[in-house]
Amino acid sequence: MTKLTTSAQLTKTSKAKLNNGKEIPVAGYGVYLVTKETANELVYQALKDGYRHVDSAVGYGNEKEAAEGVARFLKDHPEVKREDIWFTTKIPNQSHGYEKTKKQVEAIADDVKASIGYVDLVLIHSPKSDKERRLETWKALQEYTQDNDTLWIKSIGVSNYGVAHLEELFAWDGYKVKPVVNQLELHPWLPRTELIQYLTKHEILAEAYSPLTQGDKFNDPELLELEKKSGISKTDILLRWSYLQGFIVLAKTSTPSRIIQNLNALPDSGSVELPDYVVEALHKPDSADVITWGHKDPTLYKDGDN
Ligand SMILES: NC(=O)C1=CN([C@@H]2O[C@H](COP(=O)(O)OP(=O)(O)OC[C@H]3O[C@@H](n4cnc5c(N)ncnc54)[C@H](OP(=O)(O)O)[C@@H]3O)[C@@H](O)[C@H]2O)C=CC1
Ligand SMILES: O=C1Nc2ccccc2C1=O
Repeated sequence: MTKLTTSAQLTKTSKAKLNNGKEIPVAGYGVYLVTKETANELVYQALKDGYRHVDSAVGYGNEKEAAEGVARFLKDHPEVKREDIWFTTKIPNQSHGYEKTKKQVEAIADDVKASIGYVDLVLIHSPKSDKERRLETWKALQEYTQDNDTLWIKSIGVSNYGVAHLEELFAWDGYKVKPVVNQLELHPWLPRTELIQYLTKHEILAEAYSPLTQGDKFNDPELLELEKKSGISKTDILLRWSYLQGFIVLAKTSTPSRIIQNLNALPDSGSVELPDYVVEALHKPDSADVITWGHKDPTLYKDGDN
């Protein structure tokens, strides 16, 4: 067996380099299921606690409020600059296609331009339309990566794309800009070993969503045993596992005290570590337990599926 990674030089402020040269903070605060009413305050709190990366989406219905939380934090903390913070949003499936994507980007601009000026990253939320619409969506997004009056999108990427969706993009004659990331459900029960190898080969970073399994595995007997034996909380075990894989890690909580708790999975200095026996126990290369998206793996989506 190849040696598993048990230590990595990562701290709360670490960034990873993308294939376009930009740097993304490795710890992201996700706002799926954060209410419109609380998004501004929770994002403010996350930034106050030290997060510098917010993962949002049109589909979450709180993008405007999340961006306003960023703007309010920046106003109150002039030592932090807009360029120190990373803000991601996503194009919903219903907005795939060239014209629809352009309209969607205009709507995103209406939501966020006044508060944060530009977005760092826009993802295609999932491949769930069809080939023509996926490629047309990419065509429109590529155009916004140039300084743009409607909205400047600094980087573009994909989410829930499988190898087939990426191959389709790479083979397209209009293909100009490489996705910087592929955002995927990733945790020990869904390590997506082959897809991750493919992304590494193509210099596309993997972002891990649902790294805490949305709580689904919190009562897993093996995880509870590891927690007991190591004295490391199950949430720290799961988040550190994800950082050790080299993923950008997106954790969500609507509970204010858990924001700093989750960020504390990373040290202030030095390295993130897990004991050998924890990493070995969580090494499940063949596991394929999809928790989100109705337990139906979106990376395997074929045109015509529902
Ligand atoms: N591209 C895509 O298709 C998807 C993207 N995402 C992104 O990834 C982010 C994270 O994934 P998500 O699916 O939200 O799931 P997570 O794996 O981050 O789990 C969130 C759940 O875990 C609970 N939780 C968080 N921290 C703790 C803690 N320290 N102790 C105990 N419970 C805790 C939360 O409860 P509570 O809030 O009550 O504290 C919530 O129920 C999303 O917010 C979104 O930004 C997620 C899914 C799909
Ligand atoms: O953040 C998300 N959580 C989800 C759960 C199911 C389907 C889509 C999503 C998201 O985009």
